[in-house]
Amino acid sequence: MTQKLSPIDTAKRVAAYRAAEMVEDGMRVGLGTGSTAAWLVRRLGERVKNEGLKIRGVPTSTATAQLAREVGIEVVSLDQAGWLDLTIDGADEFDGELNLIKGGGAALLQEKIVATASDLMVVIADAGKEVETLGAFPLPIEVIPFGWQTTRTLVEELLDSMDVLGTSATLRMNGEAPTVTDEGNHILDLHLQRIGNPRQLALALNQIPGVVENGLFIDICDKVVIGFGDGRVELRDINEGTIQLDRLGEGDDNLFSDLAD
Ligand SMILES: O=C(CO)[C@H](O)[C@H](O)COP(=O)(O)O
Repeated sequence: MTQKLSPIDTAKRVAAYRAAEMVEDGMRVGLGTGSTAAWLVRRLGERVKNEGLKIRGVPTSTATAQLAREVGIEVVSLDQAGWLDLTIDGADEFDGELNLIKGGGAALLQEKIVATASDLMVVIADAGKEVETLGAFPLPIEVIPFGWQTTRTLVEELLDSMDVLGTSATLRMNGEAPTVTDEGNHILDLHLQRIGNPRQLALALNQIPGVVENGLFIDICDKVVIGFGDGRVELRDINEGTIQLDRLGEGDDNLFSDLAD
């Protein structure tokens, strides 16, 4: 018996399934990290198994690498792939210009490297991730462990001079210990509430020596596939500037037998 999904999981799943249809035979595909991206990876695994789809996947975290292998996707490193046709990943927030906050799953560094090395970056997200102005979700930045408290002071001083509402930075914890990323670094979450100029902030943060990368993805994302709790899917495309409304797979038992009403 299949388990009924919550509206939010339904939304994540339909977005991921629609984006999975963009993947074609022979593609080198960047595989994102997080719960929405996990739906994508599992769906691509089904396509590999059922349709004989041949792809090479470049995961953006050890967690995604493990899942991709489990579902039968050929996993290669970014350097083995060289360049990617497409990357599909989740996001924590996206705005009207398809700028993003990412890093809720602490994988922002590999995610940004992989997305930047792709012809096309497609974000998959539930509708609740859309915002007018970025910043309600705390902005993650990856910092090296050496001197991280000094780095935090420098970051907070910078934030004082920027067009943001909040200025506090907290060290992300994993139980009693600081979170350690796949690259062996820590994450600071910046509680900004509202980011007036994301482009300027992204550039300024990366000028601080202890900051490895920040979770603002500016001019990187090309399309967002937005899923809704009732199974609707909407596509935003920055290049064409058009909004397409699309209902995915009604009547397809394979896709929808366990979706929420
Ligand atoms: O940036 C990310 C991981 O670093 C994720 O894509 C982001 O946190 C969204 O996660 P989810 O799909 O679980 O809501």
